Amino acid sequence: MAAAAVEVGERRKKVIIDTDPGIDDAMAILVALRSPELEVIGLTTTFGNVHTAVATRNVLHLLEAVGRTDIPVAEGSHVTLKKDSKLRIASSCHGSDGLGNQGLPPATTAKPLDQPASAFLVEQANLYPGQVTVVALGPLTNLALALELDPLFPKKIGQIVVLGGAYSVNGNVNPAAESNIFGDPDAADIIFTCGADVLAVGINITQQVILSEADREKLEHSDSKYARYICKSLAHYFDYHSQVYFTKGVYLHDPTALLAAVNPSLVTLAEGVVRVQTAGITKGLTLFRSTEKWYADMSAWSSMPTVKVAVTVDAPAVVELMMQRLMADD
Ligand SMILES: O=c1[nH]cnc2c1ncn2[C@@H]1O[C@H](CO)[C@@H](O)[C@H]1O
Repeated sequence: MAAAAVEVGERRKKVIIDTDPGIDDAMAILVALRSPELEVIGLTTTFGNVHTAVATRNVLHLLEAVGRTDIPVAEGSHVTLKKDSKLRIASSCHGSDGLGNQGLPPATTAKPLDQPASAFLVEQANLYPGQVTVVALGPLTNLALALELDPLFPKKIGQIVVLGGAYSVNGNVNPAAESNIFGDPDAADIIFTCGADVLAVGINITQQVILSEADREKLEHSDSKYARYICKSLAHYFDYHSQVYFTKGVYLHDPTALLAAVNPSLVTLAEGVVRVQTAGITKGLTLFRSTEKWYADMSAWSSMPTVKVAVTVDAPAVVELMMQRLMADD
C-alpha cells in the first residue's frame, strides 16, 4: 500500500466522477470507493459506453450493491454540446447494458437528484472552491455545460482529470480518435482550452496498463464484494479485447485515470496546449503542442492555456494498486 497510503489526518481529496459505465468505469468507481485518499462527493452520468439513462441506472445499481447510496448521483446530458442525439455508443465493447450483458435489474430504491449534472458540478465547485477534482471518464459534455452555466467554473474547480485522447498514437474509434473525445469533440476542445487545471490521461498511457488473466483469477477468488461485482462483467470485456486487439488481457483505461488522481506520481507529465479536431475525417483527434519548439505562425495553438498530458506510467504499480483496492477486506 506504501505509495498511495493516506497520511493519518490528511484531508481527503473531494472527487466527482463523471462517468458512462461501462465495465472499466465501474472498476474505476469501485476503486475510488476503496481509496482512503478520496472522498467521493458525487457521481455524474454521461453517454459514451452507453446512453446516459443506462449510465445512471448502472451507477445507481453499483452504489446499491456496495451499500453506498449516500453518494449523490446527478444525471447528465443525453445529447452532445451541439445537441446532436446521434451518438456513438460503444456497446460492442461493454455490452448493450454497459456491464457485459448481465441483465441486471434496476436499483430498487436509489434515485438520481433532480438537479442535472452540470448544475451539480457548478454547485459543488462553488461550495468548495479549488478543492474539487472531477475525474471525467466519458465525453466532456457535462463539463462544457457547467462552463456555459458559470464562466468562472474553470477557476473554481480544483482539477479536471480527463480520461481521453490519443497522444501520438492511433485512436480506438478510428486511427484518429479516442472514444471519449470522439463522443463530443466540441466539448473536449472547450475544456482543454478553458484555463482549468486539466490533466489528460490518454490511451497512449492506458493501453500500457493491462489486467491479465492471472489478475482476473485473483479477483475471482477474492471475497471482497467490490471484486465480486466487477468480475461479473469481465468476461465480456476480455472477449472484446481478444476480438479487436488480439490480446489476452484488457486495458485499464478508467482505473488508470482515477489512480492518477489518487497518486499523481504514477504518471509523468508534459505540459502544452491541446486542441481537438471537431470535424472531418480526423474528427476527435487530440493534438498536443509541447512547449519545446517555437513556431513563427501557429494561431490555433498560440496564447492558449496549457494542460498537463501524461507521457509515461508505472503500469505494474497501477495494476497492483487497483488489485489491492478491489480485494481489500470490507
Ligand atoms: O475499442 C474501443 N472502442 C470504443 N471505446 C472503447 C474501446 N475500448 C475502450 N473503450 C472505452 O472508451 C474509453 C477509452 O477510450 C474507456 O472508457 C473504454 O471503456
